[in-house]
Amino acid sequence: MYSWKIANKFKFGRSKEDKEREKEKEREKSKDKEKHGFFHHKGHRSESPYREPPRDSADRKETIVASTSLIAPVRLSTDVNKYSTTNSSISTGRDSQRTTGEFDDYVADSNGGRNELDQAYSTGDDESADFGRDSSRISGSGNSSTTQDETGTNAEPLFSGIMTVKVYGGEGFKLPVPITSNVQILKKLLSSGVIHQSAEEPGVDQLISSLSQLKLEENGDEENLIEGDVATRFIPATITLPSSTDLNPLLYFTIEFDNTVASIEPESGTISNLNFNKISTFDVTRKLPFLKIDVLARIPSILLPSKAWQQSNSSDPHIRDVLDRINSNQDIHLDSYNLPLTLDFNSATSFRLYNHQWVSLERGNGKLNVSVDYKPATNRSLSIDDFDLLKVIGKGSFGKVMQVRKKDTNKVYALKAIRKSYIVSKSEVVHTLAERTVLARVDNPFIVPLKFTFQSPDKLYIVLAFINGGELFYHLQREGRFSLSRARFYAAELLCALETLHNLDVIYRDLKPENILLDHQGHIALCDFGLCKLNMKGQDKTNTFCGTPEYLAPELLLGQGYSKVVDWWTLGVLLYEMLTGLPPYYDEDVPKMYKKILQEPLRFPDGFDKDAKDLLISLLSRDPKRRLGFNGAEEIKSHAFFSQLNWKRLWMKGYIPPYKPPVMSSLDTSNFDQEFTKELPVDSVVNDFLSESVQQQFGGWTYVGSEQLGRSVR
Ligand SMILES: Nc1ncnc2c1ncn2[C@@H]1O[C@H](COP(=O)(O)OP(=O)(O)OP(=O)(O)O)[C@@H](O)[C@H]1O
Repeated sequence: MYSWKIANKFKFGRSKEDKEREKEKEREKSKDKEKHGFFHHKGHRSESPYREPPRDSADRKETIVASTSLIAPVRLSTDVNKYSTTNSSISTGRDSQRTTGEFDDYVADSNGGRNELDQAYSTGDDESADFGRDSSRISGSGNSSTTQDETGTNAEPLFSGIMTVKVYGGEGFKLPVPITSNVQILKKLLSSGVIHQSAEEPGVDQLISSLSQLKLEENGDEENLIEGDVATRFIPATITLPSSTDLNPLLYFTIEFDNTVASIEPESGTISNLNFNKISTFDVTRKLPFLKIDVLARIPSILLPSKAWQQSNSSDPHIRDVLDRINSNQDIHLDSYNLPLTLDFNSATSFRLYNHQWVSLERGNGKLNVSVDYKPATNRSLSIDDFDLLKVIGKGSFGKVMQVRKKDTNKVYALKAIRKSYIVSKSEVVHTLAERTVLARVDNPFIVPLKFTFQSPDKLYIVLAFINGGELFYHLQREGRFSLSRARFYAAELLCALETLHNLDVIYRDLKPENILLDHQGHIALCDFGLCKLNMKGQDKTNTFCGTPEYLAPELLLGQGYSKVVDWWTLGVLLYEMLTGLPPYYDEDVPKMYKKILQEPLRFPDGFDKDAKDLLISLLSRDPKRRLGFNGAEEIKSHAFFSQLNWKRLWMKGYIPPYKPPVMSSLDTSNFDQEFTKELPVDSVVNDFLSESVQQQFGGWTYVGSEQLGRSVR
């Protein structure tokens, strides 16, 4: 079984006892803090190795957007204080608007007040130029031949269709740990399951008697156990847990295509001989080399052997990991397989790619019987009516993000609705178009995949894969900080995402826990590309003052012009925040924080890991030329902090994430803030008047299938 090796090898993560001790210390310290009336948010830098950030939704870091290019550089003695007047607008909660325009004191309007829309097609090194150069080639419609796009120019061929995966049955699966042989427990659970296919199948009593005839393993404590591979021949694939009335699959599959996940649960059978008979359809909007199949076990802790057995076996890191996951209600990843997809997108007719094929999983943990069909799309234009609106899952500066279900394929997506008049009034058209352009071009396992974009006269819509493990912010908020191995895993996946963007000449500019989502397995999916700067080759510099206060790089604050290297600064800030609970120069008072970013020495809690410290010092170098990553992502990847990582394997999502978010199904929104999910999901009706020329700016918006990936995104 794959596992996150580094964690096991170096045991960087803290033990439960350590955590308990630390919690106790923290409790003492916070009593102390209350007594002395200080919290770290007040800028106090505690000597304690760990600071407990009192996060809640209101602590979300807000993005600053300044859409003009020049800023007055910060002169420390005086100008830093100027920021105090904008302080409140920067640090308000998530519902507050972006701060475009609120920085006017510090942002010199290089465009002489011209409306940004007027310049959307101009050239030159300003934000507006990005979309102008790109707009002629960002859209199209039609199926497999060269077509005309909305602006009338020739577009590259587009490919899209629907792929249907049928899973009939599975054989040879095992449980990863022995289970209890307690007859009472087994009888209760076995009788609650669905096992019968026909009248000839054995009944529960017969199963129990078969179990009792098994040669049960005896350990030192003379506890009888049933080995995982033996148990599976008798245990139903789905059972009802004591605390529930629902059927719970003990084993299930996920089929993942382009970050859209279908969960395939057994219909009947035993774990070693399963019947699925399930069909799942996927919207195909880009060419991907394979379909990822994962098999997971969801074992209730009631089935585990006694605590004594668990303790005596916990020296085996594999068993310990499995037991830890079961005891904390996490699913266990058993095996996976990448099913190659040689889809002929040019085909005008449907075809079958696999026909009742037995597919053996990678590490020999059983096999599955599947068929795969592909049907080219016929109806290519989408509207909001093609979706059922299910839940509100988030709010950005420009509108709601909703969980939706596409009516024809039943696939669940995230839909971002943006009101055109609003982004026009905020001069945010260019950033919004840049977001769509980057998403349409980028292809990286750690970046949220774009599925479709479409528009109505009043709104722009972006349909993305629904990433349902919640924001990294949400998890960091709950846990305070992450273990070293967990922070390393997220940093490594993000490094790959940023590297891909840089290779496409894009600066991301807004890395922060609020913009990072976890998928159902716990892998990273970077979202929110609204601040991307396109067409930044090599060491090209730009000047726009934007980002998030806590994450702003010194060269950006100083108005010296900045390049891609700012993203490596933000990676350093993020890694520091994941390991300690707060960004390195955090201060509730924004001007003070800026001053600290520019001047204060970087401090580490006692006992901080040596390699992590060395990497952070290199990433948080105030001189961009001396910052690690100045010569490309490769030099960060080669740092000792990542020495145990196989980057190819990481890229293939080959490491099991250190934490799997509790996700029950593709519909599950439990990892999202109730503040949003309790809202009624409606696409509000607006009747804004937008002139013909304004509407034309959105001419290249629609996306229904993959666009050619160029060397760079422009
Ligand atoms: N693909 C997705 N799957 C699940 N949730 C998502 C997805 N995309 C966005 N969200 C949720 O919606 C929130 C807002 O989305 P996003 O950050 O893209 O909006 P925005 O308007 O660009 O926000 P901001 O004001 O931060 O720039 C995210 O923080 C996230 O919680």
